[in-house]
Amino acid sequence: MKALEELAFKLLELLARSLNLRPDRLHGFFEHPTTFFRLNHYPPCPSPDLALGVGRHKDPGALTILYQDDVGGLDVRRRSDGEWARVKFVPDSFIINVGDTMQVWSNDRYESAEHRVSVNREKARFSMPYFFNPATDAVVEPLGELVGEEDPPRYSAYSWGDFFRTKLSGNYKKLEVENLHIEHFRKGLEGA
Ligand SMILES: O=C(O)CCC(=O)C(=O)O
Ligand SMILES: [Fe+2]
Repeated sequence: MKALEELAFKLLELLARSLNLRPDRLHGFFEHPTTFFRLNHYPPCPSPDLALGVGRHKDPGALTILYQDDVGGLDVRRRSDGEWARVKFVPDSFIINVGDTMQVWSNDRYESAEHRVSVNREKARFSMPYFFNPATDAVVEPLGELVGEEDPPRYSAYSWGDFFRTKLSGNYKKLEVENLHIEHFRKGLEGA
């Protein structure tokens, strides 16, 4: 767990640098993080066309470090054509997923990737996501350094704690439905 945390902070630093921010600019949001680790087991399914392991969603936090086994089933929505693309298994590697919080901090320079998990008839699948999430009292909004007259903030500030609680109660429905996501905080769409 310590190694995952170190990797998460390293990635956070690289993301900050890529946005021309101080390397430790985002660290303060993670002093009492709501980070958690989950072990997922997807048993074989007799009707894989009729079911999903996890319905379509975006991870709400800052970033996700995911280990998946060689069975496969993680699909990511391709931006170019909106089709679901299977994420290939690469031995000894992690999949890094940018979450909603990073999208808002970066004022849309980074985009949270929509994904889902398909199931199959033959093999059970295991995966292990580590969700690197800010503190409950963190207020999430586009970072001051990344907005200006030319590029006004695209989201209203919201409480990570409230957002996360709502997410946890409604997310991971095994249905092709949209859940609460940051688009609800996009400016001009409040209350829509
Ligand atoms: O099992 C996977 O590969 C991903 C699971 C997932 O997207 C999630 O738990 O948020
Ligand atoms: Fe996910």
